[in-house]
Amino acid sequence: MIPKYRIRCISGGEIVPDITSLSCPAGHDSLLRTEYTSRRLQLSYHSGIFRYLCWLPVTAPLLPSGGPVTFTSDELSRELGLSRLAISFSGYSPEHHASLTTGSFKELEALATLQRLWELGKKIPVIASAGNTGRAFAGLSAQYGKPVVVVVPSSAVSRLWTTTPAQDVFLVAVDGDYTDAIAVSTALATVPGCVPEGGARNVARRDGMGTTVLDAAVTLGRIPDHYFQAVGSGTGAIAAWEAALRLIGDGRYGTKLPRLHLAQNKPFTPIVLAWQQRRRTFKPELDMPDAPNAIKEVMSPVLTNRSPPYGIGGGLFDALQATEGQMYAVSNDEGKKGMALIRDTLGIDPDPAAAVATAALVQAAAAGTVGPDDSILLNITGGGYERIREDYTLYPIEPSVTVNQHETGDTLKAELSRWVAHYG
Ligand SMILES: Cc1ncc(COP(=O)(O)O)c(C=O)c1O
Repeated sequence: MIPKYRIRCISGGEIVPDITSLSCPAGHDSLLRTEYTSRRLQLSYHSGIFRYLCWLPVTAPLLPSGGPVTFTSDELSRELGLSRLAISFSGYSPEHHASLTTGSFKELEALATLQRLWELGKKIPVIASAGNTGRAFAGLSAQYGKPVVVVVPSSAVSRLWTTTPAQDVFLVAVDGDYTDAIAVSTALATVPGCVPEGGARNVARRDGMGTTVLDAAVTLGRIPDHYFQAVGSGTGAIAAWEAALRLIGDGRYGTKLPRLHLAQNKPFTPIVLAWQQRRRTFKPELDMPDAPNAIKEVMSPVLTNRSPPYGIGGGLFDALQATEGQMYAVSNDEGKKGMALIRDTLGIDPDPAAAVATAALVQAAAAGTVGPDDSILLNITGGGYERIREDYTLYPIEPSVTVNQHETGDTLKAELSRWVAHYG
């Protein structure tokens, strides 16, 4: 039987035989990419992201599942003077048929990732998160009864809750920042039975997030000219580029890549600064001076990744280059105005990251970087939290263990091993 997909190293171009690989066995510093046998996007009868099952690296859907929704808003279009503005929303808003009860587009990646790991041997993923990703995995764990290990900075614990009680989440709180949480998660992923979730290197994560662009293209009948999103790691933006490449290969949605317009939150804007000089590598002293304090000042902490997949082959630099992309630095004041704009025009409380993306669109419209009649997709990557609170009881997740930032040692691993043993 012809396999549904293969994995290819983007930099080297070779097929990677082991589809569970997260990096190139030939040693290229590159992301791997799925290559689907079906060049045509065939819509399935499933709902949510599994409508796009054809271009997801899984054989079966995880149901019921939510997905992104694409819609237009006369009010928002009028406010911005953009006649062909569409919104991709990944969050919760029954009026917009948006049912992601973990509140962000991280649920899209979590759905595809959990299903894939389950199909490939029921390994338990270890996820480092600044909050939203951890909540997405914890929420799905609670919904489907699949175990997950989540590692977050202690300051993010309050962002972890579920709408059904979570029985199968091993939550590690790290007294440090997101980078420290990543270090702890790397150590924990070596515990037998566990695997690193892989971040941007995980093809299921990227293809799950890419459904935002698939849904938009199917709804609008074409690939948009411009794509706006706020980025921390940039994984969602890389996914948008890859989804557009597949749509071009399909042939029915257009032949041009959307231009990526990506935003970060001042004063922490390393990708903006590196891209302005068209540098593939970061210079920490120029791009992230005084990072710990800069990170404390932003309104959207999920946008503060210090080691995003930027220079790696097939990463964000390549995505920006291929799409003639543009980066935007957005202040908290602009972000707050973006938040009010979305709330007033769509009736949704956006995630602060989505407010930052909106502010970038406001900048672009004012500067004439986008034309009034261009086809534009604004990715509102999260929101609807107030409505989730109204419609559901929220269950906070208590840390199974709290560790200091340098803890990667045997005691913690032994504790995790005992927990993993339950799942046999
Ligand atoms: C709501 C929301 N929007 C945007 C982003 C940025 O996504 P990425 O890290 O894929 O660039 C995040 C990251 O956590 C997020 O939670």
